[in-house]
Amino acid sequence: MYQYHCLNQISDVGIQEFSEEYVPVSRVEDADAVLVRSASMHEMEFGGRLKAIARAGAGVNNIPLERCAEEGIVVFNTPGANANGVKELVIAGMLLASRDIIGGINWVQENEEDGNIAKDTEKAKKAFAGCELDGKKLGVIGLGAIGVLVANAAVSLGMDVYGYDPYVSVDSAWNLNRSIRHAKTVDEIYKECDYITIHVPATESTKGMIDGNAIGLMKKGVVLLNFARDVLVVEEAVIDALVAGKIKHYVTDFPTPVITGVKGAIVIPHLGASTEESEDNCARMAAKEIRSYLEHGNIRHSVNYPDSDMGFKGENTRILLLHHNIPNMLGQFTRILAEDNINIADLSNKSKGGYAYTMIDIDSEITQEAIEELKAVKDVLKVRVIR
Ligand SMILES: NC(=O)C1=CN([C@@H]2O[C@H](COP(=O)(O)OP(=O)(O)OC[C@H]3O[C@@H](n4cnc5c(N)ncnc54)[C@H](O)[C@@H]3O)[C@@H](O)[C@H]2O)C=CC1
Ligand SMILES: O=C(O)CCC(=O)C(=O)O
Repeated sequence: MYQYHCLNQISDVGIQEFSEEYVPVSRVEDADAVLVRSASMHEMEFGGRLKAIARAGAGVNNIPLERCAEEGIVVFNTPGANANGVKELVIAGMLLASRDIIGGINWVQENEEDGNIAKDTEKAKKAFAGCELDGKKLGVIGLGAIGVLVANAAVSLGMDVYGYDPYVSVDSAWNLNRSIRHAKTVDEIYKECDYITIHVPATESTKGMIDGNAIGLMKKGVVLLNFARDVLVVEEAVIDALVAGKIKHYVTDFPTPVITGVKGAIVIPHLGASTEESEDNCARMAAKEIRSYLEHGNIRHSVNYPDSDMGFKGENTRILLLHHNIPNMLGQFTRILAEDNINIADLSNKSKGGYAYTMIDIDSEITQEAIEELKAVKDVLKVRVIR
């Protein structure tokens, strides 16, 4: 039996991926796996049972990745599974910033009792006129799953699109529309574009990247869109720029006490991935990742351990070791197994940064003493045996 805990509401489509061997539990401490969306896990204690956390979404800044790695907990996310949902809302955000759709709808609601509303509309509407996206320059910072979709959709809308991503993956590069201009520096985006949208993860190096200096380089009347994370933008600098008319609108998916209610800020309550399709895709992918790891030891889409796949666990016993990425770990494992007269049928050893993952298939049983010896090896963080 495997036990899982959901820290947020997770789509039933994902939960249905679990077989009858999986039971929900109400406490994280009792879980083998946790499914989470945006709930913050930084202050949580995990206990010794937890083996995997699956973030049903992309951003993992709500999870203490390093602490999890040190505790031998593999953290997964679901890359790309909600990208289309976010892309569509970014396009909506650009439209809301270009034409005063919100002001216009509010006017209609305020005048709902007006028996002459059809006639009065024709007089009032000039207050809500705007501009079109066609022909405007859009800068996309971060060309991952979401950035690529936004950039390509904007091309279809007739926009002149610039993309900036110094770490762009080969897949993303292949998927980009050929007409998208390659910005070699982020400053080029700031200086050239009428609309700027950011799609980078929140990390120590990206936090506060849109600050007063960056805004200083932007065109007067620029529209800034943030569907990535609030901390990427220095909100006080944005407010100054909104007041000065330097930024026309700041469209953000992240309400904070600082930005909410500010004139010119269009604040959406984190709805980017809140579509049936995105929620189902993320939940399904997260549940599959957990099953594959718990039942077979395979890791796919982890953000703190290397991906590693030895296929379905067959008749053999599978030993899984999560450890620091340092020399002579394999030597110690194979010595312990050899001393127990165990034959290795298959082996994989993968690393990612400071952490490594070794999977060993053996064609006999392993004694509890040998397991304890493997656990006692310095720099081993967790040992699992799947029989
Ligand atoms: N509003 C919402 O509901 C959602 C928000 N997000 C946020 O959007 C972010 C991006 O999501 P995805 O596109 O799915 O992630 P992704 O991992 O596919 O793409 C991120 C891209 O940013 C690039 N990048 C990293 N640092 C950069 C820098 N300094 N300058 C330029 N590019 C840089 C990477 O090379 C990568 O191509 C997530 O980390 C998350 O914070 C994601 C999904 C839903
Ligand atoms: O689960 C959600 O609604 C949040 C999505 C998100 O921000 C992400 O995937 O990074």
